[in-house]
Amino acid sequence: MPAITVDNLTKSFGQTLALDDLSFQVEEGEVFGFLGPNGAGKSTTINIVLDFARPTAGEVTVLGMDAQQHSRDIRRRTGVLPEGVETYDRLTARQHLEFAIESKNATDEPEALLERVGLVDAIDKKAGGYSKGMSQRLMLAMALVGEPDLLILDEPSTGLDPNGAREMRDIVREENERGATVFFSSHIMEQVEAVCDRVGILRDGEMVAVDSVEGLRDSVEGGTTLRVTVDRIDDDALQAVRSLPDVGSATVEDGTPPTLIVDVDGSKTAVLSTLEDRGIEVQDFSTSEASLDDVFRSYTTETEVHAR
Ligand SMILES: Nc1ncnc2c1ncn2[C@@H]1O[C@H](COP(=O)(O)OP(=O)(O)OP(=O)(O)O)[C@@H](O)[C@H]1O
Repeated sequence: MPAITVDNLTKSFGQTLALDDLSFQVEEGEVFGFLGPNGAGKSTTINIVLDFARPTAGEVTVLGMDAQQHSRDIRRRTGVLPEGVETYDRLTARQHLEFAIESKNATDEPEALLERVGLVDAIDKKAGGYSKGMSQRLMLAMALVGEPDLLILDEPSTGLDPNGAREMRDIVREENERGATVFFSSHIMEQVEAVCDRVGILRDGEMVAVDSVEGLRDSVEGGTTLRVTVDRIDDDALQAVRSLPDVGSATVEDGTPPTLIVDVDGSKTAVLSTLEDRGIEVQDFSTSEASLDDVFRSYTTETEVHAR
């Protein structure tokens, strides 16, 4: 049984079509990264999954239950880190957690939860004085209350420094090992790489790709960029390289000596031998994988990606 099934989901806000016939599934036990640029519709999807917003059309099933009819049961088994900080200035971290523990009928200890998120030192301080990162840690601790079956984290790294972001990823991993399904949104590709089994990329309310990080990388033209420094280059050689079956694009970076930049998906030796066959001397070459940013950009912008 999938943990989340989104079926033909459409959501309009007046003239704005936030979600356009969106369908996808999050499998039980996986860490699913929900990726998309600002305004793609990530929060809208999460709000409908949690029944904080109603769909214009379509259906959502969470933990086997209809999201609208069983939202209370779903929320009881789900830990949520909402977008934006929602702490109460006058309450301490302990009080926040006591409230969350009580409302979930859970038996967690506030100290243990705050230890996990690195906030135990501030347990009796009022949240009004917290930094953004501290508030985010507190919200994460609240999401962990009651060993939820499903964790929904909306932009969980917001406000966290690199250490905090790493700790957050560790917690995602620990929770997943305990058996929780994790669904988290981000507009930063590299944050999903380390922890996600699969990634869905949302653009303008539509899912444009769902795959493993590896699969996404492979699917992008220019999976590997080959940079070849040559003594000279001419049109004939450039066209010959471009017409190789494994070559997506080839451009020349002017300089002395010039460098050929080739998006190649397969044999690199064919590129080198094509040049040498035409009397061009290969002085140096290097390869680089498409970065995840390249992958993300290629799915979320019109322009074609040319990896460095
Ligand atoms: N309550 C609302 N009223 C009107 N328009 C809305 C509302 N909520 C969202 N939208 C619009 O729906 C679209 C999707 O927004 P959403 O917040 O879901 O995107 P997002 O992917 O979460 O973006 P971000 O990364 O900025 O949080 C945007 O065009 C947004 O302006």
